Amino acid sequence: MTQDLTITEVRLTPILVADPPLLNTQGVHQPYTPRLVVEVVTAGGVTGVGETYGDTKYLDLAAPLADALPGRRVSDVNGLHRLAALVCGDSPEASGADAVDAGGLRGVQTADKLRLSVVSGFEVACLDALGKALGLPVHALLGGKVRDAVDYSAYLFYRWAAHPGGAGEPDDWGAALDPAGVVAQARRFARDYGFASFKLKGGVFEPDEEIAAVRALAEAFPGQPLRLDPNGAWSVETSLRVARELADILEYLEDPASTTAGMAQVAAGTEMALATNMCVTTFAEIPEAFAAGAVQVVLSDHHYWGGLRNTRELAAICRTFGVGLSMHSNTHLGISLAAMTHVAAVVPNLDYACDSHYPWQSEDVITERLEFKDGRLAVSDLPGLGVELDRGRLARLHRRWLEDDGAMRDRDDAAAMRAAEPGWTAPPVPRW
Ligand SMILES: O=C([O-])C(=O)C[C@H](O)[C@@H](O)C(=O)[O-]
Ligand SMILES: [Mg+2]
Repeated sequence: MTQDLTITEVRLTPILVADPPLLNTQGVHQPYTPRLVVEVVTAGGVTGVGETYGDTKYLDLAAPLADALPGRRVSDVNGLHRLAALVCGDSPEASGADAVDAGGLRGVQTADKLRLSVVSGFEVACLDALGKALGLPVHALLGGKVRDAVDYSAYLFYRWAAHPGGAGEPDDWGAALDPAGVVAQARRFARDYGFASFKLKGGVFEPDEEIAAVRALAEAFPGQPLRLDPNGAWSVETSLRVARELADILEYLEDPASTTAGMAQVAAGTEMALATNMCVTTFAEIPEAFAAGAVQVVLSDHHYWGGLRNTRELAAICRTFGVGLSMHSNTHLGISLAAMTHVAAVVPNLDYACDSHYPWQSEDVITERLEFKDGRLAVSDLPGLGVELDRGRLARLHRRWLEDDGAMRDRDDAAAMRAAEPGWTAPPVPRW
């Protein structure tokens, strides 16, 4: 092996990506959302790419890691985690205990979780470079794929036709603000991408309206898997009522209540499987939640959990405890979708179709967008992730970030909502 795997350069490129006016319980997506593209370059001349959150608090942690990494090898992924713990320090914004992320709806935010999200982008870039250097796909570096294609689910959102004042990039999806609008959106997802399971982002309207939307979906797509996710907006009582009303319809109910204790109370009163990407988003949160029987399905997310290898470890823990595994998504581009697909391909117990926001993203930084066929993505056997960075596209989205006055650089769905409803603040939990 003559390839020199030593990292000689790390490039960080913050970008702003167009995002439609998708509604959630905190507010609405901004016209543009921040992401960070990480590139690691080896002495052997190979470049690996990764992608993660791009808000200021993540950039603040990524910069010292990028400075410290040259001289290490892309194969030293354990060392990457140790290095990050040493050099990243705590983002000032992460130090407030129990702070809740303003846009990501990812539960309690800690310095540890922020650092792991940053490391995930670097880990993926290192694995991409290592795979390219060795001529192996990332899934082979993770032990080899156990499936040739990964199922994804349609991610339905209540939405407006356009951002207030026509901000951002227009699209032709139209508004979806009632059951008919949600079903029309789902039909388009089924027609254009072949998705066979559907998740509705809830917590936007009164629970009865969202129950009606899910019932309309069940009528339109009989027997197909459906999920509802209000991001912890409901009380235990409301959660139990919704679980009763949708008992025979939902595959699982995602984060009906907002804390482990609340989820445990809901779980004790229903047979419905409860899933989470809010109360179990890091290893330290597992023991309490599993002991309390608070969740029956964990939504993995390699950004949250610190990379692809940690996601595999999460899968092993879930398997051990008889807890199901699905996959969460936040706004992301093709680099992350490729990474999600590689890790999903190696986890035997990925029991559900994965979430992905990707169809909502009209822009990308790779040369060829990934294509869902029959609701699935083929697992790439090309070296590394199997995607190529498009430098022109990256430069354009970076220029947008440079020219932004700061309004879009930190995702804040409640602030975005104020463009339509001045005085709006993220509703207290439980909202209903
Ligand atoms: O499953 C989830 O909870 C999410 O995907 C969180 C996201 O932030 C989603 O709610 C969104 O993008 O509005
Ligand atoms: Mg969720």
